[in-house]
Amino acid sequence: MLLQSLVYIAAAACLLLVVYLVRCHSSPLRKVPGPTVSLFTSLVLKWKEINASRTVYIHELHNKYGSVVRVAPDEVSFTSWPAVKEIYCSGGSGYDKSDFYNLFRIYGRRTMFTTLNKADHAKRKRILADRYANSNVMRSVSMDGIHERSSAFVRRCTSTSTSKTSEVFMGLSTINNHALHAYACDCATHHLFHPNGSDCLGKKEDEDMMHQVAADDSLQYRLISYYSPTLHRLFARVLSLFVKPREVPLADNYVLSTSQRTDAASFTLMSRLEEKNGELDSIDMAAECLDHMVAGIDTTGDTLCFLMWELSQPRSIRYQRRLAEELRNNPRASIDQLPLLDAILCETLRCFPAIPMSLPRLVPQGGRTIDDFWLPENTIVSCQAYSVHRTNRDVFPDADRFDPDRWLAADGDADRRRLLFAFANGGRGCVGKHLALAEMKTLLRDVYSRFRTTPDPSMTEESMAMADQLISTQPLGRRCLLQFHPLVDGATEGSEKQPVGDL
Ligand code: HEM
Repeated sequence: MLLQSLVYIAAAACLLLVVYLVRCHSSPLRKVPGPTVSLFTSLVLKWKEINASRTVYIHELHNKYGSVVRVAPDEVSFTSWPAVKEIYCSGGSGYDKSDFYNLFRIYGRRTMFTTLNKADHAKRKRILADRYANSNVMRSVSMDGIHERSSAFVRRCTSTSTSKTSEVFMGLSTINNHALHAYACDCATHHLFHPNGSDCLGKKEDEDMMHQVAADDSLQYRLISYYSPTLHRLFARVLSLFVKPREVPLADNYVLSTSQRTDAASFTLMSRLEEKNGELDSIDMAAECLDHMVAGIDTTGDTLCFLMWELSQPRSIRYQRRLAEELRNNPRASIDQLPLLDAILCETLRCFPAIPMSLPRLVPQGGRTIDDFWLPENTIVSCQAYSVHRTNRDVFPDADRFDPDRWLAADGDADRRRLLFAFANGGRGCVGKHLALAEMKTLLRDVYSRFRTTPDPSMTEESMAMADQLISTQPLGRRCLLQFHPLVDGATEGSEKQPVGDL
């Protein structure tokens, strides 16, 4: 009897397996190039995700199979401009986001970033977008705050410490912390809450708050909750012993209390939210502010970190010299009038995009043809900046080389700029782009007009490889030590003062 039951169960299992295999094999995605295993299971992709190597894995697949690759039975990755345009720009803001973005809900609410469909997103964006317009970011009251924070960062260069090495990645909670992430947090909260922005560069409690947000190592925990909610619910306690849940109580306190205040300056996001308090309740406002604060820390901090690391390498030192020269020759120019500074930043965003991974979207009702492949509705489609920037070799020849000069050539400028996907593209691209550019250019001008940077001898190339987090990257070794050598007044090459301190 028992044997008979087992035979029935085995037969049923075999039948189900055959049905599953036949279904996979007759899927429209069978025509899309990709590894055979991806037609039948997403396990390989999930394994790579959990091990923080999804981006590199997909990039290798693009190198092998071309600009369209099936990465799972219901998921395809693209790299061409027509695909970017279709997925992210069609109808203004492209296809709806996939439920991957549910992972980022805050206080149980959807923010502009986590709204899935176009209509909800457009409604929220209409409220918020004007505070991120370039004209608002460039107002003197906004820029004064960025200058102040950049000066605070650079003042450390002239401190009297005997060490000349500085931790520019996240920094340690010591007096010698000069982290770029602290700068990014102070700038973002200035734009959100002035005069109630954070002072991570000056106050330990603010810096601790920033660390909580920036040191997000909850990748595995959150992926398990996304892929297997039941397993996650049943074993949450046990799981948390092995993989960390995301908890940011200090940031919650800061944002919840600051967003209650009513004295925010007129250029800030908070002042806009106050104007619209009939449309958003206090939790919505706090969730939106926390989201923007989080979005503005790792992204800007990591971009600056990879940029300063690259400029400090012997292979790129000539760009550092030319940048110092450009800054010396144009002391009064606005940050938008410095072509080499812009080129170096664009090339950094190309080579080290802070969000290098896929931005998943869903094929709309009725299915769509993308890059000549017809895909049924609800197929997950995406582009990842890392591959868009490296595989379009007609637009970016010698794509693995850091070469800011490519951005100075008039020829092909429009093609390069539209394929620069670091801030994404279309109506759901980064709303904080102008703010981020202003922050980064201001700090770079302040540093490289006065200092030369070199890598600390303890650093290795491997430790600066890009590692995936949930939606952003960071140096694999999670540290970046650079040495700062003050330049003699106006000097750019060879001549420099003895170091007077660390940054
Ligand atoms: C170098 C710096 C930055 C980079 C590379 C960057 C990149 C991106 C990317 C790729 C997206 C699209 C994400 C997706 O579709 O899943 C995005 C969205 C967003 N970013 Fe940024 N970002 C940066 C800085 C900032 C800053 C400083 C802020 C605000 C303080 C900010 C706020 C946002 C918000 C609110 C969204 C959601 C926009 C929407 O859905 O309409 N970002 N960013």
